[in-house]
Amino acid sequence: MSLYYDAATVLTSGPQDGSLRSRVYGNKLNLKSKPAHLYALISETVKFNHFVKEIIDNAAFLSEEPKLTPILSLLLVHDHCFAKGGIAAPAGHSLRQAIERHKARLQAEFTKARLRRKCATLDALKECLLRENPPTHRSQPRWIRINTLKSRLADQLATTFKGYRSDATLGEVAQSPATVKVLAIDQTVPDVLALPPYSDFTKTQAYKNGEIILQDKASCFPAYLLAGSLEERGTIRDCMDGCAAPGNKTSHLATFVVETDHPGSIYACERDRQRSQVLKRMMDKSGAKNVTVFAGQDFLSIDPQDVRFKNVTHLLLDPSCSGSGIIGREDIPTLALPEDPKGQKTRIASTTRTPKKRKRDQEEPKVEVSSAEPLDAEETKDISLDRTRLQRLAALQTRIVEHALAFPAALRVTYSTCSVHVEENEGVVSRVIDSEVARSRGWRVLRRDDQVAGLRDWRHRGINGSATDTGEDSTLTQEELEGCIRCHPGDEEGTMGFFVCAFARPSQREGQAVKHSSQTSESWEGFAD
Ligand SMILES: C[S@@+](CC[C@H](N)C(=O)[O-])C[C@H]1O[C@@H](n2cnc3c(N)ncnc32)[C@H](O)[C@@H]1O
Repeated sequence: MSLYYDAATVLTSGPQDGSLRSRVYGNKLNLKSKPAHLYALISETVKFNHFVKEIIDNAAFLSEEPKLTPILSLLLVHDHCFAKGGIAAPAGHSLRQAIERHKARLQAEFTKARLRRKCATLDALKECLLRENPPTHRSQPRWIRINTLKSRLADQLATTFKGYRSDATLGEVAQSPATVKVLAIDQTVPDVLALPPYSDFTKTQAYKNGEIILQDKASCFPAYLLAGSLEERGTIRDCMDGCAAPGNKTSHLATFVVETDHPGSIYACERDRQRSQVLKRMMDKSGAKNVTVFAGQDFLSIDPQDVRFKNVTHLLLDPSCSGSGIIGREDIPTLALPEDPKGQKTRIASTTRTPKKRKRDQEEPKVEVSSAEPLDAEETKDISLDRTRLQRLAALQTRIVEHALAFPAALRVTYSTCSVHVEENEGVVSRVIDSEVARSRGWRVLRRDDQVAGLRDWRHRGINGSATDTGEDSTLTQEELEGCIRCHPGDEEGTMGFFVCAFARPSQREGQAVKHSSQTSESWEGFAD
């Protein structure tokens, strides 16, 4: 029965094994369980950690069960008390029996603990426990984008979110337990909702059908910025997403493209073959029909002069980055463990045990999970980051954006990262703007005043190297910095750390007009192409 052993391995492996997500979804720990089940078990146990510990301590049965470590007991008792189907193991499994032998004691302690909190129902108890022990980081709302390829905001408010109060403030939503039905309609990007942290919509029909997409608000900025206002969308012909998997931004972009008079194609490149499969599935699920996926395709190997791409006017670049803006759910939780009569440590934060080989004495049973983090992570946090790696990333990011600027018909390009480092953000923009291709083709940072409403009003803009403790520098003008958009992780906006900047150049027609009017002042140098 690997699920509980695997969860214990994830929680006790050392810092060299990375973030929670990379431990669960990576292959390093030789885990056998389905990642989504594992992730759900761990995050749910973390939520009710103190309560479960209280029950185990009061039931005082660990000394009678040699197979149970404190951490295994937490995971198992959590599922025994809270999971729909109880412990996810066959009835005869030794771990399940080790808990169920003490069923009566556990039940009695559970009821006492619930009554101490004056909670009549399980839902009321959960709500109370989240209030008692709010997550240690600032609560981030659960952001949801309504996929307008398949549904409408009004329809979702009337179905999936029926009974939700929709006039809540973001602060109220962020402080609410998952059981409270409140939401906030986002004012920056259309069709985006904020729901209480830890809300789980993965079992709703709307999620399963692709009508709603779990996507951080910040991650919705690039496609919206690229598409621009309704009138500007008239200039969109074909689009290219250079670094597309899992495809959240691609499908978001598709929602704007289909609304144009003559919807063009979206070409979606993904270098990684496995992630390309996720991208394809995501395109199917979201109903993004006008997307052509180039699986296993390195964007840098695509020839901008290829006749297939002669009408590509808009490009979205969201390349791999350090992921330093990812917060909250990525952190390795520090669990309070039950008192251990067999002498184990009481906290696991500093434990660095190498996973032992263990007997897997049962087949993995079908698991009913109570919540699941989606498999479609846009990026994972790289905790082994050093300056050299940052420079390598920045060099690659710069090459990718410069490559995009060379597409003959390109008019607008966005570059985004979920990094907080100036080096990967304003630093890249600064190098791009100084590049030969940008200069020769008249590319500029899209001015704040020219940005789509909502993003124009977003108050966090680009920063100078001097504003950071790393002293990383960029040589952008004040106007260019104003054109850059930042999201700060953990602030009151409730987003992850994020950066996006759009580059624009006048269309050939506008260019000619500018050329004509500027010739009199002798300042226009014209386009190179
Ligand atoms: C941050 S993720 C993209 C997330 C995606 N935009 C979304 O919103 O779902 C970066 C992706 O770009 C891919 N990638 C990185 N460099 C690439 C390249 N040169 N060509 C194509 N894909 C690349 C990575 O494999 C990874 O899947």
